[in-house]
Order: sequence, then C-alpha cells, then structure tokens
Amino acid sequence: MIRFEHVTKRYPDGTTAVEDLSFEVAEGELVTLVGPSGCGKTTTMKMVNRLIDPTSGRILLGGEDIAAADPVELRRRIGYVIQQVGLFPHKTVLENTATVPQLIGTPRAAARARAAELLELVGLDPSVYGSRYPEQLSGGQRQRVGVARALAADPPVLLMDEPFGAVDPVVRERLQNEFLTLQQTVRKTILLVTHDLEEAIRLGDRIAVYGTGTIEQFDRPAAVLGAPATPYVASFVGADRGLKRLAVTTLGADDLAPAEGTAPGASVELGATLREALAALLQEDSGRIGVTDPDTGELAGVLTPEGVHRALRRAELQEA
Ligand SMILES: Nc1ncnc2c1ncn2[C@@H]1O[C@H](COP(=O)(O)OP(=O)(O)OP(=O)(O)O)[C@@H](O)[C@H]1O
Repeated sequence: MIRFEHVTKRYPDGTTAVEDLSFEVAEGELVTLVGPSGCGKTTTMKMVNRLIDPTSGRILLGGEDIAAADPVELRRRIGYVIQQVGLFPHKTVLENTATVPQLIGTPRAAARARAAELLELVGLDPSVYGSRYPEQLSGGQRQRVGVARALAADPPVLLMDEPFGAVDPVVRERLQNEFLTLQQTVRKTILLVTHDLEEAIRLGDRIAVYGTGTIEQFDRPAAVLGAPATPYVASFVGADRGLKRLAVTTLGADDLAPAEGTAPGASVELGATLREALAALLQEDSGRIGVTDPDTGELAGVLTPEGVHRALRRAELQEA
C-alpha cells in the first residue's frame, strides 16, 4: 500500500535526514517508526503526504508514484494526526470533527451525523462533548478528537506523529488500547511515529527501528525484542526486555487457574497486558485476581503470580 523505494532526503543546508530508505506497509497494516530524536522519523512520514519531497528515490501509494499526484488530492486520501492535535479553537468538537467531510462536499447534516458517530467510536459521547470547545477538554480527550477528525474523511491511509504523546502514561495506555480496538474495526493502513519503544511494540504489526537516517531493523515486535538485528537495536531495545515483554504480552485463558466458585475482589479482562494484570495483582493482598471474559462478562478464571510467569515464559519461547 505504501512503498518506499531507495528514498533519500537531504535538506538544503546539507543535513541528510534519511538515506536510501526502502520498506513497505501492507494494506491494513500498522507500522510504527521508532528511534531517538532527530533520526528522521517525521521526515519519513511527511514525505508520504508531500509536506516534504524526497531528494531521490520514490514513494508509491497503492502502486501510484506520489510525485505525480496532486498534493491536495493526495492529502484527502491520507489522514494526518499530530501530537499538538491542531484543533480549531473557535470551533466546537463536533464542528472540528466534521471539518474534512464538509470541505470535500459532504452536506452539512450528513457530515455532522458522521462526526457524531466517530466521536462515539473514540469514546466521547457527542451529546456531552460535541458542543464543547477544545479548551474545555482534557489532553486525552483532545487527542481522541484528533483521531476522530482524521478518521472522518474515511481515508484509507493514516499518518500519526506521536498521536498519544501529550498525555500522562496511564491515559496514554488507555488511549493506545482503545486505538487498537478501533483499528481492528477500521483497518486503516497506518504509519505511526513514536520515540517510545514500548508504544512502538504495543501498537505495531511491524516496527521500523531507526538509527540515524536509516532503518536498522524492520520486523514484527517479537522479532525485534527476541532477535535484535544489530548491536544498535540490541542496545536500543535495552536490558529491560523483560519489562517490555510485560507490556506487549496479553493474558490468555491458558494462563489462568480455575475460579473455583469465589470471585476475588479485583479483576482484569482476558486480553489485558501482563503489565496491567501485574499492577492489579500487586494491589491484592490475596495474591490472586479474577479474569473476566470481555465477550460474556463472566469470570474466566483466576490469575496468580505463577500465571504471569507462565505467560512470560510462553512469550519468551515464541520470540526464540
Ligand atoms: N527543514 C530542515 N532543514 C534542515 N534540517 C532539518 C530540517 N528538518 C529536519 N531536519 C533535520 O533532519 C533530521 C531528521 O529530522 P526529523 O524531524 O525527521 O527527526 P525525528 O526523528 O522525527 O525527530 P524527533 O523525534 O525529534 O521529532 C534532524 O537532524 C533534523 O535536525
């Protein structure tokens, strides 16, 4: 769907931001670009919607060379979400979300109805938040509006630059989870930039780990964690691999002990990350928490520290 072929970008002052970049994002795939500040992630992303043009090489979108595309028409097909969100301060949440559909000629009523649906989808009740102005929202709520607005034109491709960057870690994890659930429904082709390896691992179907201006490894999260391709990636992934594994491994039915009647106080859902589960476990004096099945709402079993250990072992073996 998005294909980089030997793309190099040199800025007029001689800075080479990216060099000979080749990779592909498949249709419906979410690829995260991760790396330290200044390594060329944003430059990579902005070349896709032609905010920046490459010095050499080419970028194909659905097989078409974007250099030949009209930038305005191109950007209609590509949603763009940035950290500062960029909502219009003098427009309500509903108007902000309906902006793009209205720009492309959707009748006002239909655009607003679609905007309300999308606000609902990102977890903001339109009857409560639709008439508010951006300054009357929390940072996390603003970011949800940013995501809703980007989805409003129903673009097949989304570019997201640190979309969850401006919120605290707890809200961030929740937004990431909700976003993953949303992506399962909308299946957009997504390029997402982050400097946070944990976020890259959690969200990406595949990850591009950037060195300086080049991709050091492009692979599934488990492969990046389990088999770093270069010493650089190994040091970037770092010594706390076990901790990162907690954040990306989800709880399965096999990790649980039978519930045996009594439901423990705290609970998490099947599919929660081990980190969430461990956080809940650590709060429970009994050393066990309930795990519910989100589809049925029923108790699926009980999680103990041994279960967490088992799940971690399983993840390690899968990576090996
Ligand atoms: N307009 C410009 N002119 C000259 N150099 C630039 C320009 N824009 C970016 N650069 C340089 O290109 C390199 C890559 O920048 P880029 O913004 O792509 O990095 P990044 O990985 O997104 O960084 P960050 O995580 O800090 O946003 C950096 O060295 C940066 O200083």
